[in-house]
Amino acid sequence: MEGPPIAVALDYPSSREALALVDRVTPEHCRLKVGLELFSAAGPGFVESLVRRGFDVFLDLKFHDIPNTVAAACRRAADLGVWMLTVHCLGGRAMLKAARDALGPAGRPLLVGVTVLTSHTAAEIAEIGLAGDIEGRVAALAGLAKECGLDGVVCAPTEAHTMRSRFGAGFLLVTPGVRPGGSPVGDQRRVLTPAEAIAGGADMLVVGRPITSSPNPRAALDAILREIATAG
Ligand SMILES: O=c1ccn([C@@H]2O[C@H](COP(=O)(O)O)[C@@H](O)[C@H]2O)c(=O)[nH]1
Repeated sequence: MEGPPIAVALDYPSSREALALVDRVTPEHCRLKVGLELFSAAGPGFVESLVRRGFDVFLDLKFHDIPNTVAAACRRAADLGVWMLTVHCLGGRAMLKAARDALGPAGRPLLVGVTVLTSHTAAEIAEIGLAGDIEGRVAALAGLAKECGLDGVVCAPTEAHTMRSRFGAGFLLVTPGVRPGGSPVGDQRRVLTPAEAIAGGADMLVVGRPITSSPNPRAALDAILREIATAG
Protein backbone atom coordinates (compact mmCIF):
# COMPACT_ATOMS: atom_id res chain seq x y z
CA MET A 1 0.00 0.00 0.00
CA GLU A 2 1.32 3.43 -0.95
CA GLY A 3 1.65 6.12 1.72
CA PRO A 4 2.29 6.06 5.45
CA PRO A 5 1.53 2.71 7.12
CA ILE A 6 0.07 4.22 10.30
CA ALA A 7 -3.38 5.59 10.97
CA VAL A 8 -3.43 7.56 14.20
CA ALA A 9 -6.70 6.94 16.05
CA LEU A 10 -7.98 10.40 16.98
CA ASP A 11 -9.98 9.18 19.96
CA TYR A 12 -10.62 12.58 21.50
CA PRO A 13 -13.71 14.18 23.04
CA SER A 14 -13.58 17.30 20.88
CA SER A 15 -12.20 18.74 17.66
CA ARG A 16 -10.06 21.15 19.70
CA GLU A 17 -8.15 18.30 21.35
CA ALA A 18 -7.88 16.38 18.08
CA LEU A 19 -6.51 19.44 16.27
CA ALA A 20 -3.75 19.85 18.87
CA LEU A 21 -2.33 16.59 17.48
CA VAL A 22 -3.34 17.11 13.84
CA ASP A 23 -1.49 20.44 13.80
CA ARG A 24 1.75 18.61 14.63
CA VAL A 25 1.66 15.98 11.87
CA THR A 26 1.39 15.96 8.09
CA PRO A 27 -0.25 13.66 5.53
CA GLU A 28 3.28 12.39 4.73
CA HIS A 29 3.65 11.14 8.33
CA CYS A 30 0.39 9.38 8.95
CA ARG A 31 -3.21 8.82 8.09
CA LEU A 32 -5.91 9.85 10.57
CA LYS A 33 -8.65 7.63 11.92
CA VAL A 34 -11.91 9.14 13.12
CA GLY A 35 -13.95 6.77 15.25
CA LEU A 36 -17.12 6.76 17.26
CA GLU A 37 -16.07 9.25 19.94
CA LEU A 38 -14.74 12.05 17.75
CA PHE A 39 -17.41 11.58 15.08
CA SER A 40 -20.12 11.83 17.74
CA ALA A 41 -18.49 14.96 19.16
CA ALA A 42 -17.36 16.79 16.05
CA GLY A 43 -19.41 15.34 13.18
CA PRO A 44 -19.05 15.06 9.42
CA GLY A 45 -17.90 18.67 9.03
CA PHE A 46 -14.79 17.91 11.03
CA VAL A 47 -14.07 14.85 8.87
CA GLU A 48 -14.34 17.03 5.77
CA SER A 49 -11.95 19.57 7.30
CA LEU A 50 -9.31 16.85 7.76
CA VAL A 51 -9.82 15.75 4.15
CA ARG A 52 -9.36 19.38 3.02
CA ARG A 53 -6.04 19.47 4.89
CA GLY A 54 -4.90 16.65 2.60
CA PHE A 55 -5.08 13.76 5.07
CA ASP A 56 -6.23 10.28 4.17
CA VAL A 57 -9.11 9.89 6.61
CA PHE A 58 -10.13 6.46 7.83
CA LEU A 59 -13.73 6.68 9.04
CA ASP A 60 -14.08 3.82 11.52
CA LEU A 61 -17.76 3.70 12.41
CA LYS A 62 -18.09 -0.08 11.93
CA PHE A 63 -21.48 0.06 10.22
CA HIS A 64 -23.63 -2.92 11.28
CA ASP A 65 -27.31 -2.64 10.39
CA ILE A 66 -29.78 -3.83 7.77
CA PRO A 67 -28.38 -3.78 4.22
CA ASN A 68 -30.40 -0.77 3.02
CA THR A 69 -29.31 1.36 5.99
CA VAL A 70 -25.65 0.40 5.70
CA ALA A 71 -25.62 1.02 1.94
CA ALA A 72 -27.01 4.52 2.47
CA ALA A 73 -24.55 5.25 5.30
CA CYS A 74 -21.64 4.13 3.08
CA ARG A 75 -22.77 6.55 0.35
CA ARG A 76 -22.92 9.43 2.83
CA ALA A 77 -19.47 8.54 4.19
CA ALA A 78 -18.07 8.43 0.66
CA ASP A 79 -19.53 11.91 0.05
CA LEU A 80 -17.27 13.19 2.87
CA GLY A 81 -14.23 12.25 0.81
CA VAL A 82 -12.87 9.66 3.24
CA TRP A 83 -10.09 7.32 2.16
CA MET A 84 -11.26 4.19 3.98
CA LEU A 85 -14.30 3.11 5.96
CA THR A 86 -15.38 0.14 8.02
CA VAL A 87 -18.40 -2.09 8.14
CA HIS A 88 -18.74 -5.00 10.59
CA CYS A 89 -18.46 -8.44 9.00
CA LEU A 90 -21.00 -9.80 11.50
CA GLY A 91 -23.59 -7.84 9.52
CA GLY A 92 -23.47 -10.76 7.11
CA ARG A 93 -23.29 -11.39 3.38
CA ALA A 94 -26.27 -9.30 2.24
CA MET A 95 -25.11 -6.29 4.25
CA LEU A 96 -21.50 -6.57 3.05
CA LYS A 97 -22.61 -6.87 -0.57
CA ALA A 98 -24.94 -3.90 -0.19
CA ALA A 99 -22.03 -1.83 1.16
CA ARG A 100 -19.83 -2.90 -1.76
CA ASP A 101 -22.55 -2.15 -4.31
CA ALA A 102 -23.25 1.24 -2.75
CA LEU A 103 -19.61 2.29 -3.13
CA GLY A 104 -19.10 0.82 -6.58
CA PRO A 105 -16.08 -1.23 -7.63
CA ALA A 106 -13.09 -1.46 -5.29
CA GLY A 107 -11.24 1.85 -5.15
CA ARG A 108 -12.00 4.88 -3.09
CA PRO A 109 -13.10 4.85 -0.40
CA LEU A 110 -11.53 1.55 0.51
CA LEU A 111 -14.03 -0.71 2.20
CA VAL A 112 -12.78 -2.94 5.00
CA GLY A 113 -14.64 -5.32 7.28
CA VAL A 114 -14.08 -5.59 11.02
CA THR A 115 -13.71 -9.28 11.93
CA VAL A 116 -13.31 -9.97 15.66
CA LEU A 117 -12.54 -6.91 17.79
CA THR A 118 -8.98 -6.85 19.08
CA SER A 119 -10.31 -6.42 22.63
CA HIS A 120 -12.05 -9.81 22.53
CA THR A 121 -10.78 -12.98 24.14
CA ALA A 122 -11.76 -16.55 23.21
CA ALA A 123 -14.05 -16.69 26.26
CA GLU A 124 -15.85 -13.51 25.22
CA ILE A 125 -16.53 -14.62 21.68
CA ALA A 126 -17.84 -17.94 22.99
CA GLU A 127 -20.16 -16.03 25.33
CA ILE A 128 -21.66 -14.09 22.43
CA GLY A 129 -22.20 -17.30 20.49
CA LEU A 130 -19.27 -17.33 18.06
CA ALA A 131 -18.10 -20.91 17.92
CA GLY A 132 -14.48 -21.98 17.48
CA ASP A 133 -11.13 -20.39 18.07
CA ILE A 134 -10.56 -16.70 17.38
CA GLU A 135 -8.24 -17.23 14.44
CA GLY A 136 -10.78 -19.55 12.82
CA ARG A 137 -13.55 -16.97 13.27
CA VAL A 138 -11.37 -14.19 11.88
CA ALA A 139 -10.47 -16.35 8.86
CA ALA A 140 -14.12 -17.21 8.20
CA LEU A 141 -15.24 -13.58 8.42
CA ALA A 142 -12.31 -12.42 6.30
CA GLY A 143 -13.23 -15.05 3.69
CA LEU A 144 -16.79 -13.75 3.65
CA ALA A 145 -15.52 -10.18 3.28
CA LYS A 146 -13.37 -11.22 0.34
CA GLU A 147 -16.24 -13.06 -1.34
CA CYS A 148 -18.35 -9.93 -1.01
CA GLY A 149 -15.70 -7.83 -2.74
CA LEU A 150 -14.36 -5.89 0.25
CA ASP A 151 -10.85 -4.48 -0.06
CA GLY A 152 -9.65 -6.05 3.17
CA VAL A 153 -10.30 -6.58 6.84
CA VAL A 154 -9.50 -5.31 10.31
CA CYS A 155 -7.94 -8.04 12.42
CA ALA A 156 -5.46 -8.30 15.28
CA PRO A 157 -1.75 -8.22 14.48
CA THR A 158 -1.55 -11.69 16.02
CA GLU A 159 -3.65 -12.96 13.09
CA ALA A 160 -1.95 -11.00 10.31
CA HIS A 161 0.52 -13.71 9.32
CA THR A 162 -2.17 -16.39 8.95
CA MET A 163 -4.53 -14.03 7.07
CA ARG A 164 -1.75 -12.96 4.71
CA SER A 165 -0.87 -16.60 3.91
CA ARG A 166 -4.52 -17.43 3.41
CA PHE A 167 -5.72 -14.43 1.39
CA GLY A 168 -2.53 -13.35 -0.38
CA ALA A 169 -1.14 -9.97 -1.31
CA GLY A 170 -3.59 -7.26 -2.29
CA PHE A 171 -6.13 -8.05 0.44
CA LEU A 172 -5.65 -5.24 2.95
CA LEU A 173 -4.88 -6.16 6.54
CA VAL A 174 -5.55 -3.30 8.94
CA THR A 175 -4.40 -3.96 12.49
CA PRO A 176 -5.27 -2.13 15.69
CA GLY A 177 -3.99 -3.78 18.88
CA VAL A 178 -0.50 -2.40 18.31
CA ARG A 179 1.66 -1.61 21.32
CA PRO A 180 5.30 -0.49 21.28
CA GLY A 181 7.37 -2.33 23.92
CA GLY A 182 6.48 -1.08 27.40
CA SER A 183 3.22 0.65 26.36
CA PRO A 184 0.18 -0.14 28.50
CA VAL A 185 -2.09 -2.64 26.75
CA GLY A 186 -5.30 -1.12 28.19
CA ASP A 187 -8.41 -2.93 26.98
CA GLN A 188 -6.67 -4.53 23.98
CA ARG A 189 -6.23 -8.30 24.25
CA ARG A 190 -4.55 -9.50 21.05
CA VAL A 191 -1.52 -7.26 20.67
CA LEU A 192 1.91 -7.16 19.04
CA THR A 193 4.57 -4.48 18.63
CA PRO A 194 4.62 -2.29 15.49
CA ALA A 195 7.62 -4.18 14.07
CA GLU A 196 5.99 -7.55 14.73
CA ALA A 197 2.73 -6.44 13.09
CA ILE A 198 4.51 -5.28 9.93
CA ALA A 199 6.70 -8.40 9.85
CA GLY A 200 3.51 -10.48 10.10
CA GLY A 201 2.11 -8.86 6.97
CA ALA A 202 -0.05 -5.99 8.21
CA ASP A 203 -0.53 -3.19 5.65
CA MET A 204 -1.83 -0.50 7.98
CA LEU A 205 -1.32 -0.16 11.72
CA VAL A 206 -3.94 1.67 13.74
CA VAL A 207 -2.38 3.27 16.79
CA GLY A 208 -4.22 5.40 19.29
CA ARG A 209 -3.26 5.72 22.95
CA PRO A 210 0.46 4.94 22.59
CA ILE A 211 0.55 8.19 20.57
CA THR A 212 -2.35 10.25 21.92
CA SER A 213 -1.55 9.60 25.61
CA SER A 214 2.11 10.42 25.16
CA PRO A 215 3.37 13.76 26.52
CA ASN A 216 4.93 14.19 23.07
CA PRO A 217 2.61 12.55 20.50
CA ARG A 218 4.76 13.56 17.54
CA ALA A 219 7.86 11.95 19.08
CA ALA A 220 5.84 8.79 19.85
CA LEU A 221 4.64 8.63 16.22
CA ASP A 222 8.16 9.18 14.89
CA ALA A 223 9.52 6.40 17.12
CA ILE A 224 6.92 3.97 15.73
CA LEU A 225 7.71 5.03 12.16
CA ARG A 226 11.41 4.39 12.83
CA GLU A 227 10.63 1.00 14.36
CA ILE A 228 8.60 -0.19 11.38
CA ALA A 229 11.06 1.19 8.82
CA THR A 230 13.41 -1.55 9.93
CA ALA A 231 10.78 -4.32 10.01
CA GLY A 232 9.14 -6.18 7.16
O1 LIG B 1 -10.89 -4.55 16.36
C1 LIG B 1 -10.72 -3.32 16.50
C2 LIG B 1 -11.29 -2.39 15.65
C3 LIG B 1 -11.04 -1.05 15.82
N1 LIG B 1 -10.26 -0.63 16.85
C4 LIG B 1 -10.02 0.82 16.99
O2 LIG B 1 -8.61 1.08 16.87
C5 LIG B 1 -8.19 2.06 17.81
C6 LIG B 1 -7.15 1.47 18.71
O3 LIG B 1 -6.78 2.42 19.69
P1 LIG B 1 -5.68 2.13 20.80
O4 LIG B 1 -5.77 3.34 21.68
O5 LIG B 1 -4.35 2.03 20.09
O6 LIG B 1 -6.04 0.87 21.51
C7 LIG B 1 -9.45 2.53 18.54
O7 LIG B 1 -9.91 3.70 17.89
C8 LIG B 1 -10.45 1.41 18.32
O8 LIG B 1 -11.78 1.90 18.22
C9 LIG B 1 -9.71 -1.53 17.70
O9 LIG B 1 -8.98 -1.19 18.66
N2 LIG B 1 -9.94 -2.87 17.49
